[in-house]
Amino acid sequence: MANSNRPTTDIRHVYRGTFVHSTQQAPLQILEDALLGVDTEGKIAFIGKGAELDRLSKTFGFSPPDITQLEQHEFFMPGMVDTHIHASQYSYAGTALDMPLLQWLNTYTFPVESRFKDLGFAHRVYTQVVKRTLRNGTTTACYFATIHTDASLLLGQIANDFGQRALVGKVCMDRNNSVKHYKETNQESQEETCRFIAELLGKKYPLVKPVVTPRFAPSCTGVLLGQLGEIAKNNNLHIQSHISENAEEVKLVNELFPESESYTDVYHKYNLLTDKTVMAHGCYLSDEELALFRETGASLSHCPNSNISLCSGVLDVRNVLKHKVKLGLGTDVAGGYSASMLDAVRRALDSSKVLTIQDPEHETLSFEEVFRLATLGGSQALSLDDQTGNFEVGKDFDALRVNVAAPGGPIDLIQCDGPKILLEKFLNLGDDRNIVEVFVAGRKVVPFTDLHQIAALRVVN
Ligand SMILES: O=c1[nH]c(=O)c2nc[nH]c2[nH]1
Ligand SMILES: [Zn+2]
Repeated sequence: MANSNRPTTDIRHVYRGTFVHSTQQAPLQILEDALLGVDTEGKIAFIGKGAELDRLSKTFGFSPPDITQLEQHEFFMPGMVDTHIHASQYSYAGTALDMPLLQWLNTYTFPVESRFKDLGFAHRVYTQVVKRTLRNGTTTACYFATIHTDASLLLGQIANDFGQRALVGKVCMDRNNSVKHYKETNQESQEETCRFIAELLGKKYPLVKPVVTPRFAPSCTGVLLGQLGEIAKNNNLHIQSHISENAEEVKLVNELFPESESYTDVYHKYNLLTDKTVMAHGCYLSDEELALFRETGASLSHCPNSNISLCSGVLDVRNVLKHKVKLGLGTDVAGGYSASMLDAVRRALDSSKVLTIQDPEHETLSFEEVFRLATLGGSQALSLDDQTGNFEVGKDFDALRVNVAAPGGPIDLIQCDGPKILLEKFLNLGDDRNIVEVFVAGRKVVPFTDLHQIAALRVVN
C-alpha cells in the first residue's frame, strides 16, 4: 500500500474503509481498512493503513472524529472514464439500431444532430446526458457535440456546472453528400473550431477542455484534416475521431484517400495521431496500424455496445493490449444504447467471450482487466492519468462510493462476501442505485444539490 506523504495544503476530508483501484502493475488492488485524505484542492494527500491513524493524523493535522467511515458492503472505487460518447445522440439512445453504420448516420444521426442549432433543445439534451452519466459513475467524459459552436460551448458550461471532468468536441465535417444541410464549408469548420477553442479556454473551467474533433475521415476533406492537425498542434490540444469501425467504412476510406496506405495512415499524414489522440473503435486495424498507434502514442476507445448494436465488428482487445496501445472504454451513445459505463464493462466482457467461443485459444479478458480499462485505462487513453484514474497520491480525488447492498438496489447479498466478490457483483449486477456518492476533484457532485440545479437552469447568453 502506498503511504507516501506529499507536501500539502490543509486536509478537507478523510475517508476510512475499503478502496479498490488499478495500478500499472495490477489490474486490481484492494486496500482494506485504508485511510485516504483529500486536501483543500481536491487532491489525494495520503493513502495509508487504518493502523497508521495516529501517525497520519499528526502528520496531516486532522482529528479522528473528522473521519468518514464507510459502512459494511461499501467501498470506494475510482470514477469511471467514458472515452467516447456523443452527447448530442442521447435523445435517441435505446432506439434506431436496425442499420449498419453508414446508413445509420444518414437516416438517424445527421437529422437529429442538425437540431442542435436550437439552443433550447441542446440545453435539454445536454443537461440530461451530463446528469445521467454522472449518476452512473462517469466522472470523466470525452464528448462529441455537433457542428454547432454555441451548442458545443453550452455542453462545456453544463459539464462545468455539474462538476464533471470533460473533454468537449465541436464536430467538424465539410463533406456530407446525403444530408446536405448538416455540414460546414471548409472555412466555416476551421474558423468555428478556432472560435470554439478560444471561447471554451477563455471560460477557464477547471475540469473542462476542448478537443479537436474531425468526425471521421469520410466526412472530412484532406484539406480540413490538415487544418485540424495544425490547430491541435498549435494549441497542444486533444484530438478525437473514429477509425476502422465497420468494413464498408474502411473500404470507403480506401476509395476517398487512395494515396494513403491505410485508414490509420490517413490520420497520420495529417498529423492527427499524437499522444493526446483518442480514436473510437479500431475493429479492423491491422498489426501494422496498431504499431503506428503505439509509435505515436495515440489511443483507442473500445465501444463494445455500439460495435454489437450496429453489427460493426468485434475488437480484439487482447491484441490491442499486446501491441501496448493505450486503451479505454466508451459507451458511444447512441450507436451504443446505454450511457452507463457499467454496461460498457459488461459488453466488453461479453465481446471477449465471443472471441473465445470463436477461438478457444483466445485469452478471455478478466473482470479485473476490464475494471482497469474503465478507470485507469480510460485516463491513460485520454492522457489524463496524471490527474485521475486511480487513488495515487497527488491525483484528484475522482471516486464512487459504492454500496453493494443499497436498500432497494438490484443486488441481493446472500453470504458474507469479501471485497473482490463485492466488486465483481457490482460490475456485473449493479446500477446507479448502488452509486451512493460521486466525487470529482474532491467535490461531491452526486447526489445533486440545489446549487447544481440552479446553475443548470441558467440560460446561455
Ligand atoms: O459510432 C459512430 N457514431 C457516429 O456518430 C459516427 N460518426 C462517424 N462514425 C461514427 N461512428
Ligand atoms: Zn462514436
